[in-house]
Amino acid sequence: MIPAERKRGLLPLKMSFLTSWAIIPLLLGSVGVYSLYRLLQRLRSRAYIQDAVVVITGATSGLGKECAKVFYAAGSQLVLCGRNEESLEDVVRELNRMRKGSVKTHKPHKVIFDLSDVEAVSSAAKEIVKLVGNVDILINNAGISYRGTILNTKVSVDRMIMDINYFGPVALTKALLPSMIKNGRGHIVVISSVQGKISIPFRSAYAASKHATQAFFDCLRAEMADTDINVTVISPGYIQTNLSMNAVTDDGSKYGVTDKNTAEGRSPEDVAQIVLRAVGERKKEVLVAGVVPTLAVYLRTIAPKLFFAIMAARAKKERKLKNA
Ligand SMILES: NC(=O)C1=CN([C@@H]2O[C@H](COP(=O)(O)OP(=O)(O)OC[C@H]3O[C@@H](n4cnc5c(N)ncnc54)[C@H](OP(=O)(O)O)[C@@H]3O)[C@@H](O)[C@H]2O)C=CC1
Ligand SMILES: CCCCCCCCCCCCCCCC(=O)OCC(=O)COP(=O)(O)O
Repeated sequence: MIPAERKRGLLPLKMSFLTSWAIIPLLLGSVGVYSLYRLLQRLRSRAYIQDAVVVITGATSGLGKECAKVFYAAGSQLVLCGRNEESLEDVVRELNRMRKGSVKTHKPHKVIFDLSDVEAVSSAAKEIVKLVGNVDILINNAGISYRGTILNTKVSVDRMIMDINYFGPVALTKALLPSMIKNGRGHIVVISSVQGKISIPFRSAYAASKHATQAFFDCLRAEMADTDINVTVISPGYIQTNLSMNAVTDDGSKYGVTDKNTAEGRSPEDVAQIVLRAVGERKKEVLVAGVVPTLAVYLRTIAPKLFFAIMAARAKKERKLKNA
């Protein structure tokens, strides 16, 4: 005879045994469905990028050069943009030396212009359309950084940073957008920064240009919502490039130092792969940052007073270090 209490306990015991076994095919099924979903997503991404006409600004170094490599290897038809023909030719030579995989690659084009010259941007856009017809993907990558105090920085320096980082990409986007709309599809990508979301001391001009970039391209995404034009904003943290070396200071002279944060940043190869994936998956925005900068971005919205206090302490500490 089984006592009544045991009888009562037996049913849930039996059920939990059964459900634990039933969960295995359920789990396997979910893993299978997810793997199939990922495979389809990868195939769709590959088809989107292969043979696509991709324009990359700032292709001579750093992230732009690495983007050129990953899109080239993925079979895109590249238009490499830069200020210096010889540096662009070096990149083309590097692409030619790359080991060819199974994907058919295309001979890249070069277009030389300075992004801070609006007239030059407009003629460059015409040259691009003449060379390749429709542009499928525009990667606004070129940019310059800055170090200085607001008090000592000449307005001409603020303007120069805005011209290169903001008005340049805006002008190029506006020049290529009509042909994308006419063609019925297109993709505008912009490399912003964590500093497009939070401002840190002694980066006023740079952070302002990246905040403006974020705002402009968010508006563009909304305005293009009823078309087949995608907009992707990538906001990276520190990357190991020449950005700090090439940064300008408050009087417009070159900073010329590779900062510790830059040297310890992510590799540009890794970030270029993230850009490729984000474009393939038509992501709207991607924050490419570690835990602390990511927390800082959220803190700015959730607890602004605390964020401002941390930034004030940071400014004080940096000023002290400089004066020591
Ligand atoms: N490195 C980092 O820590 C981070 C970088 N970013 C962003 O990534 C992007 C790429 O920078 P990164 O690769 O790091 O830095 P680099 O200095 O290595 O590359 C900058 C590129 O921009 C080009 N460029 C600069 N000024 C102009 C101009 N007036 N007209 C045309 N092209 C110009 C440079 O060309 P040239 O060779 O002629 O100088 C170069 O190709 C920038 O937008 C930057 O803000 C964002 C977050 C972090
Ligand atoms: C509760 C815990 C909260 C922790 C938040 C603490 C906030 C700490 C501040 C973090 C600041 C991160 C700044 C990141 C800046 C950055 O990654 O910029 C990328 C660039 O564009 C680099 O350009 P630069 O010229 O500045 O080298």
